[in-house]
Amino acid sequence: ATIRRTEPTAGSGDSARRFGTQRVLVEPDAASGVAVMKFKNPPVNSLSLELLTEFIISLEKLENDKTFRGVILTSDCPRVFSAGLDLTEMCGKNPAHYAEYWKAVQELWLRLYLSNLVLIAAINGACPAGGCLISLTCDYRILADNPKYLIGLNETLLGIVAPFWFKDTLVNTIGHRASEQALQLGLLFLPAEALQVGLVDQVVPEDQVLSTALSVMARWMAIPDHARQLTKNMMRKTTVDRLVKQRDADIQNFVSFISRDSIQKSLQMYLEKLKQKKG
Ligand SMILES: CCCCC/C=C\C/C=C\CC/C=C/CC(=O)SCCNC(=O)CCNC(=O)[C@H](O)C(C)(C)COP(=O)(O)OP(=O)(O)OC[C@H]1O[C@@H](n2cnc3c(N)ncnc32)[C@H](O)[C@@H]1OP(=O)(O)O
Repeated sequence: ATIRRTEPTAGSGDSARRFGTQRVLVEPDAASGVAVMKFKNPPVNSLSLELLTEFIISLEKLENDKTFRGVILTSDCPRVFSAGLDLTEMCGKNPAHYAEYWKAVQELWLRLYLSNLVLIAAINGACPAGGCLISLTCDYRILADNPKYLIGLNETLLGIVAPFWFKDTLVNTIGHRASEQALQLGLLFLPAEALQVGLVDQVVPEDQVLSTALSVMARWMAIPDHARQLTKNMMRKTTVDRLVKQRDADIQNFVSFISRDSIQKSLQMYLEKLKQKKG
């Protein structure tokens, strides 16, 4: 994928200096050590290969810059945090493409889940499937209180199966029994339900999502980095190691699963339904 980087804009303070890429806007505030990262892949921030690649690049840049200790993930697209994995990347393509795509999905999850940065998801829109997964890699989740903003791992509704590391990430957040139900039924939770099950940590009025994220961030940033990072590592490393040990096999599983005629048909029908919804 060709990545076009956006240069910092001239401005008086750090917060005026945006950088990032075409699909990932980064608003850094060096004074506080916090950057706000906004997904901008209209209309629904589907996680295309380009968006995944640009996300990884932007995250790496912030990880390598010691100025930054915390990142808030949010959406620049109205009403959608992320529609999850891009269905067009998983439909009608060849096995080499599926393998490349899945490798990028794995890479992003691995980097996010064990990131040394404090990550907070400011979920300002619908958050199904891969969008939910991204939020689950964060240390804290704040969801806007809007009944249209459903969140969850709804893969079974598409006739596909959440991979074991999606499942592990959910289990680590809401526990085994709640995950078992949520995954089998492909549950998409309303904000109040998501709060009750522990899928999100706070539900706030829509216009307060970012300000709440910033104040929560201040609390997390007050903890010494080394102690917090080692603790995060202790809590998450076993989960990450499970995938690291079988990355190639996981790619092969994905490619053979997604290439099945029956799965391709299910995905195509689901895409059609999404398109017809409008008409
Ligand atoms: C036993 C063996 C096991 C082996 C297992 C191995 C591997 C596992 C295999 C597979 C796992 C793969 C995991 C996938 C996880 C995912 O993330 S799949 C994606 C799931 N996403 C969704 O279900 C969300 C679908 N979208 C929506 O519900 C809505 O779009 C929305 C987000 C709620 C927004 O609604 P809104 O009304 O605003 O917008 P529209 O619906 O009108 O959409 C606008 C436009 O965008 C297109 N679109 C929507 N979502 C996607 C998407 N995810 N990918 C691509 N395109 C999308 C939609 O079609 C519209 O297009 P247009 O009509 O051309 O404008």
